[in-house]
Amino acid sequence: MAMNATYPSVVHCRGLTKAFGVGSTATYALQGVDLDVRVGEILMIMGPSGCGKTTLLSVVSTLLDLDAGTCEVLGRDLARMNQIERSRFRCATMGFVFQRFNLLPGVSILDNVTVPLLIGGHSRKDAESRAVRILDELGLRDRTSASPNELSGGQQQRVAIARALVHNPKLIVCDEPTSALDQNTGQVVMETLRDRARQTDRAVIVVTHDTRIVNYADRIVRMEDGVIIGCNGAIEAEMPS
Ligand SMILES: Nc1ncnc2c1ncn2[C@@H]1O[C@H](COP(=O)(O)OP(=O)(O)OP(=O)(O)O)[C@@H](O)[C@H]1O
Repeated sequence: MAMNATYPSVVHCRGLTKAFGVGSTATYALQGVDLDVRVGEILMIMGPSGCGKTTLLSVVSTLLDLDAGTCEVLGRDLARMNQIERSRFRCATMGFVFQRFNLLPGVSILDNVTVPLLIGGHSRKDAESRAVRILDELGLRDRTSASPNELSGGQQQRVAIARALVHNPKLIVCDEPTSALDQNTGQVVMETLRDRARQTDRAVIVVTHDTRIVNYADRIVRMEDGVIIGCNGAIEAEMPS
């Protein structure tokens, strides 16, 4: 695990609740979730379809507002930020990897990967040189001018990972990152994510149904019906009470 972190947990949530809709038709997606994501770890969130995994990920990553409870990310209380501050915070500190790679069609791989840097105010020259470096690291140096539809699914996911990591985010948030990938490509993806999690002040959250990758988890949190029903892993004893 990485040491000398400036905060005890990358994510610290207590009593998170989130409902969609109101009254008799409301869906209570989160019903009092306590969650800590510790510096240096890959935390996996598993559970049946509809139990609230993606909603939890979306609240933690500021894509959805919470209804009640508290959520601190990298020592910042999300409730104390307005929408613009949350959006800036998200762009500066988080990287996202989804099952659907969500690459921009019709533009080159290089241009896809420079997007977070250009949004963050980097010059095009700097953005391109950083993008080339990470594409090289992920074995895609010779595909920089290809467009996404010229790549295999595994290559597209590696581009998505390059885009998620290129601005060196402290929190990497992944929703089913390997379920569309074969076993070997899934392992490459998880090894890349594990390398990042081990860097100073970093952590990775992975929502997954993919049992092929559970050996990459430092801890696995299990959800059911909008609550966390258990956790296993090396630091189980440190789960919130
Ligand atoms: N935007 C929305 N509007 C209404 N209901 C929603 C919305 N998003 C999620 N829900 C509901 O909230 C509950 C939790 O959904 P969520 O997507 O978080 O579950 P999940 O565990 O990620 O499921 P899956 O494994 O199938 O992706 C479900 O009942 C879902 O139908």
